[in-house]
Amino acid sequence: MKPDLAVAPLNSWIQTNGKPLIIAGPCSAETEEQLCETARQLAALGSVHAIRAGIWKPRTRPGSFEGMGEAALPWIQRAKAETGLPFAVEVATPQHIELALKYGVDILWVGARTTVNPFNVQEIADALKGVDVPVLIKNPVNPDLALWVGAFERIAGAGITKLGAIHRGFSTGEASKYRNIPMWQMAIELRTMFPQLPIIGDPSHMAGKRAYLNELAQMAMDLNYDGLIVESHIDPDKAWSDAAQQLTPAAFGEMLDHLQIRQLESPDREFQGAMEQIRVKIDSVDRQLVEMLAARMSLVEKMAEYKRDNNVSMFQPDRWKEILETRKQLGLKLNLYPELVEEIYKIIHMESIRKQTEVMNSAPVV
Ligand SMILES: O=C(O)C(=O)C[C@]1(C(=O)O)C=C[C@@H](O)C=C1
Repeated sequence: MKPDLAVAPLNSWIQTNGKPLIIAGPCSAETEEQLCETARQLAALGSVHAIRAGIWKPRTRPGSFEGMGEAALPWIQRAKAETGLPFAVEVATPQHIELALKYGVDILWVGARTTVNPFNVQEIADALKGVDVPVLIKNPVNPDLALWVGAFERIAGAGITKLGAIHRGFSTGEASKYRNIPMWQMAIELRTMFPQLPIIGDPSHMAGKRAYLNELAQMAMDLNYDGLIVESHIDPDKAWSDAAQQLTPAAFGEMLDHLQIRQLESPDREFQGAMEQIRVKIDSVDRQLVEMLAARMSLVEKMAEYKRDNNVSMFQPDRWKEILETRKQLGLKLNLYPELVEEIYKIIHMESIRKQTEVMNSAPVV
């Protein structure tokens, strides 16, 4: 099935004057004062387009603060009236949707722990039938692109076109300085699949710590994301949830001021000419790369025929070790990142074994 989504452009539902969409606000709405004051300070920055606040919080273990629920919805109405900014809230059940819409929440988002469950996403989609509201879908907790795409297809199937993706990083079990590993490649694949789908970076949930917010937000901008969603709290250290990753509205404003926003293209003719020349050279080098790969594979195929006829196994640990070491050393001398060479060779080696298995399990040509 060829994936396709009917997506309304971002500027059909929120005005950002060509700038990245900025959504900011507390992880959780805790008290009326905390929410309204945070919203006021964020609105005063002049660069925030919408406020976020969690009121239903899916927590890993019971006993943690699970959000203020419906009680916080009138606070949102007040904060909206005071700031004139639209509000975004996470919804995980049909009741959440009903309540959020009843109190005038403008943007809904589906959380990472909901996106993982197709039954749950379908229930949300069914509750959204006939409703015209923007829906942002966070990536699933685990790095499964199909699950993320499936959630878009389900919500789009309900007739929602004001769609956007929130990239909040992935929980893989791998050690990392980040709370959730970005795996930027996943968002690049999503963008390649659905070029029209806005992607919003969530550096807060990737980082887990204030100190990493800048670098992650900058990376999202460098990859042409359409916006950012960032957790901000008037008194972050006293926040009832996600204290380590929230920052004050003032610190957030400073972070935004320092972000480099790059454009996808430049109208400068000289620049365009220089790019074109280098791209022609890259095309030629890439052609050679692919031809080299094909040449290597045909040598491997020849070798596999000898191995088959002499009953020798495809995996040769000592030779593999030597290949990996010598190629890494060569890469290092040529200024290549050693892990790049290692990763590429791991893929080549696996493909070599796959090819040899194919040949060795085929009958010899007589
Ligand atoms: O040298 C071999 O025996 C091979 O099978 C080739 C090759 C390779 O692709 O370079 C593949 C598998 C082995 O583990 C080591 C090396």
